[in-house]
Amino acid sequence: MATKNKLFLGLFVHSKALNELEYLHDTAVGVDKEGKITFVERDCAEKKARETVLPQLGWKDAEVEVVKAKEGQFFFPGFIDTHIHAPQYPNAGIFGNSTLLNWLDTYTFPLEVSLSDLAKARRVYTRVIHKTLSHGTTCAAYFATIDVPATNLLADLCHARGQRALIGRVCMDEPSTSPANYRDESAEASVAATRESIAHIRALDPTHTLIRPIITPRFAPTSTFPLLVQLGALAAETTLPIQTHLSENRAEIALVKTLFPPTVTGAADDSYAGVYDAAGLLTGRTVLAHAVHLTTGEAALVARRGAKVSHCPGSNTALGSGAARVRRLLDRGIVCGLGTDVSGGFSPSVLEAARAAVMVSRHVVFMGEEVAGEDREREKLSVEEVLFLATRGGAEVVGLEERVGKFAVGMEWDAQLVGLGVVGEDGEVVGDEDGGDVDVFGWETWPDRVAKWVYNGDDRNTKMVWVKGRLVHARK
Ligand SMILES: O=c1[nH]c(=O)c2nc[nH]c2[nH]1
Ligand SMILES: [Zn+2]
Repeated sequence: MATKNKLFLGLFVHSKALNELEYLHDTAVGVDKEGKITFVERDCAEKKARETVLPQLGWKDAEVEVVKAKEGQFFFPGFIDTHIHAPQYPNAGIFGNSTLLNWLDTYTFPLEVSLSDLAKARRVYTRVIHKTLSHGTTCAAYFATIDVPATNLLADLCHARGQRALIGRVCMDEPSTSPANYRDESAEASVAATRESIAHIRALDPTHTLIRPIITPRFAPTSTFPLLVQLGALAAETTLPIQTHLSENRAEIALVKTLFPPTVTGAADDSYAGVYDAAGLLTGRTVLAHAVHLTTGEAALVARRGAKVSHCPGSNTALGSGAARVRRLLDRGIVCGLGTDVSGGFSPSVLEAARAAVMVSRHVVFMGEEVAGEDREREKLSVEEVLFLATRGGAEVVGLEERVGKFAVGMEWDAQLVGLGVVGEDGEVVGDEDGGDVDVFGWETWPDRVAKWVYNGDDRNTKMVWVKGRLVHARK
């Protein structure tokens, strides 16, 4: 909870539309004690804000905290990581030449099972929350583990630290794919454990101001069909969101076909998306990570159900899963956001995911068969588009588009102050600001500066971060 009314002054940049950033220069934004934006005044310097806007609101000047963006700095909406595995953080960068299925067995399940040690879980979760906040992630959709106390601890730590989060207790009960020491005893036991975690989070944050539970079947291959069906029913009963993985890797897709023939699911075909749909898991509140190899029919089904996609380009490249054709999804009206997918992805930074999304979209152009009449150039994603995915797209993916993702009256102040290095006449960076690899000479337009940030920026540029008006990170 923010304690004071706040006045933010300077340049604000946010997404106006998928391919358009809006630059609000010399603007004043007021944020009340609840962390809500109460006014956005353009062409409003500090004097005018203090003399005219604050009195209208009944805010006493001396009681207002003022934060000014300096030269080379701008406010930007906080990033939303729509897919990240908190317990896998210690493995970031450790994946060798593995691909999804042997990566899970070799690296991932052993680490996740070890986090039932709550001291270890606390250490890992404290660090991943700190790290993601320091990269400007104000909201994350976390997969935890199957362990209820450790999952609840992740929720407690996010709440205490002030990071907005969706927390999912991982469900997996299929004996042929889940390790004996890391699986639910039955579908019923899995649902009961999920209910326990939901109850904990409801007690922690009854109005879901910051933290909300999310129903989390790991993915079809580690689930029995009864588990998927029961989780679908739980989602319908509770109206909670759902997160899972879909169509990440070709071997995974083949496995789904053998585990879930239409005789098991009652579906019309053996498509992967069809399995989730048959279980009631494809809804407008569902976050599907990856969706790399969707058939045209599956993409149409996902679009019809209004399910959302978390695009994880870093992970898809690292694990050799493939290159998602995001433009195809966007063209169908499927809402997309970005996921770091730590530790399939090696970086906890959404800015890095945005950069990877640009690069992967170029690889999509180089790859594949030329199809007559198809304009492959359209597959390229622009800087503006990936920043939309990182903020407003992500907000819609996790169902928070009415609360975060842009600067407007009534929205909540989830934001980051970005600072770029300003190079002075002597060739040195002005002042004590560390702009990292982003050097601005002063002749660049603001769109060019933002592009420099997207291609060369990192956490050295993330100067301050707020969630719901509360300062949750300040770079030393
Ligand atoms: O990227 C991924 N990370 C995981 O932990 C996982 N589990 C199933 N499928 C997965 N994909
Ligand atoms: Zn994942």
